[in-house]
Amino acid sequence: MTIGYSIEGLQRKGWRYRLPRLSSAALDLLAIADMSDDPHLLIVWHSRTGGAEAMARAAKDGAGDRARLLYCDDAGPDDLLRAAAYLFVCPENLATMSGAMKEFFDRSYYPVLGRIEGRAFATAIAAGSDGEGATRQIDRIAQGWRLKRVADPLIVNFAAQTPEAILAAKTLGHPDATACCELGSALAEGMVLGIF
Ligand SMILES: Cc1cc2nc3c(=O)[nH]c(=O)nc-3n(C[C@H](O)[C@H](O)[C@H](O)COP(=O)(O)O)c2cc1C
Repeated sequence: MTIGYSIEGLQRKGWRYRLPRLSSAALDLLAIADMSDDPHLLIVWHSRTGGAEAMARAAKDGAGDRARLLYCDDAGPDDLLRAAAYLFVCPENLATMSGAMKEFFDRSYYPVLGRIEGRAFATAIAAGSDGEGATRQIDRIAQGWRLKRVADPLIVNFAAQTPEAILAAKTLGHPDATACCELGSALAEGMVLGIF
């Protein structure tokens, strides 16, 4: 994927071009603005303290330009319709997926119902100790959409159980980053080869 100018370059020169500093999610949106409608993996993510974001970015690294990475607030029905496969990445909060991620599903569920049946999906959940509740919840939504789970649920346990640990910024360790990267790569590969 190419874009006609370097976003980072423009940001560095922001004072001259009077550009605001762009958030990483805004940069993701700009970077995909010219992406074709070729079959691609859509990675939708939410994160509060950085764990799930790092997981989603590692998965995107594995999938390369066969994937679009979208923050949940920026993703919706049109993005789901354009994609061939999905990876949903978010934290588990209070035994369910995080509220912002749920809002993405609430907003998108009926507009795409019956229109994405049979497409492949997988999940990657950032957890403090569990992660099963969020996984189950997304599975039930995916079942309603008649999606096909093509990879075992990935749960990264950040071992955050005290208020201090839960509120702290998260760092994705090497083995977990590799697992997320391999998941992204496998999903993109399976999609391109038509295995799913
Ligand atoms: C309000 C709240 C509720 C949480 N509830 C759970 C939970 O039910 N199960 C769990 O495993 N972790 C729980 N956690 C811990 C988060 O899942 C964990 O910190 C995760 O790494 C956060 O991901 P993030 O860094 O992408 O925001 C909770 C965290 C918060 C802030």
